[in-house]
Amino acid sequence: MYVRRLELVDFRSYERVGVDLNPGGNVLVGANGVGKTNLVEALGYVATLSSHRVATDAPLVRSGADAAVIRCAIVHEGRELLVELQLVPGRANRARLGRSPVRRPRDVLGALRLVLFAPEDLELVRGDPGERRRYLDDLLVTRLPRYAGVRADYERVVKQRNALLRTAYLARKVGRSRSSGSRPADADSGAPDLGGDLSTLDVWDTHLARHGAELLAGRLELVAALAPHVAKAYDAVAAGRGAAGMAYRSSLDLLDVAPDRPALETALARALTESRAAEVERGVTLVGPHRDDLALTLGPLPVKGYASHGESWSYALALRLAAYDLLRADGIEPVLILDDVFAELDAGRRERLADLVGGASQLLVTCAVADDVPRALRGTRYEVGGGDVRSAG
Ligand SMILES: Nc1ncnc2c1ncn2[C@@H]1O[C@H](COP(=O)(O)OP(=O)(O)OP(=O)(O)O)[C@@H](O)[C@H]1O
Repeated sequence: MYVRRLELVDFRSYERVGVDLNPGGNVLVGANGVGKTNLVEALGYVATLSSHRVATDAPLVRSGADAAVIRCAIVHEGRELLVELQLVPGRANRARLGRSPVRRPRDVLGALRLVLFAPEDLELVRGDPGERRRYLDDLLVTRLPRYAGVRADYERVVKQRNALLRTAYLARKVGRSRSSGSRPADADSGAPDLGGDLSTLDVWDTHLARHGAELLAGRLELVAALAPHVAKAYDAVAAGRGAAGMAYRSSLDLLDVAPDRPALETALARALTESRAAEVERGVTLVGPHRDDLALTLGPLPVKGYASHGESWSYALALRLAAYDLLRADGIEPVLILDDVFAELDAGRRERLADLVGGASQLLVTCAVADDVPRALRGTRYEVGGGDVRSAG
């Protein structure tokens, strides 16, 4: 798979730009701040419907413009597919696949399989669990686009369940449930007085257990497939200095639970029942995949809080290379993007990385100094600057 052309209208710093890309190596060169990352961010957005740099769409729309458009032509197995996205902050995005509009933007997921490695990825190992969950879920959706719906359903249920718990929590706090003079529903049962109107909580528990189990099963399967690739990629990047381990850390006790959907649904439903009092007490959902994490280790030690800067950087790179290897093993070569990576690496690591990614069906590299990129990866060179991109051969 490769991107043959990218066009942007009012995206980030670009009023209007178009660039023809090649299979194999493409190196985007330009001074700091000229818009190199903006180009690859747009491609990342087509692949995941999110930016690797910001959580909302507003910064992606050129300052002063109302909407941004990303258009790209993707070639896979000799056929070309056009994808177009229109981003309007505060409103639902619109998308076209081929020449036709699609019902939901997420219907374009899977059209572009892409792995992007950028300096922000240091947060994968140093940042909050949310960064690692996003890494997993984005990869899950790239491999199996139907998980976009599972993820959206789960997030909606957690949001609504949290809103219910929060309202009840606040009602209890101001003593509304007591001052109304009504007897708590379970006053005779000896159960704790939970306060507020939680009558629909059981229904939300059922939804949460169902969608949560599906997401959890997907993640567990993914981590089992991915972990050997992470170990291998770290070994290659760091030249054998340290064994990288990865394990899924769930907010439920998964010991003795089979990693299949029905068993996980039962376990999640049970965990919700057990944590009901604590959740009502705190006004938030305490168990489920939205509370989970990936445990990343180097030898016997956790990476977070222990690994050096260089080790953390290599680990983050290994996570992306592992994703790339796994997608390749599925049978479709993804596009690989290395954004501003080589300036961070010493000569040995640069060459090792070049060996690892040299055979990519399409590689996009951004850099401020072309000499930082190993010769083997240079391919076509593009000069980025003045709001434009020019092929320099
Ligand atoms: N919504 C926006 N509207 C207008 N300009 C924007 C917008 N978002 C970002 N920019 C501009 O884009 C530029 C940054 O572009 P980008 O991050 O692609 O730079 P870069 O070439 O990758 O730089 P570096 O080499 O420093 O990483 C900044 O000058 C920033 O002001």
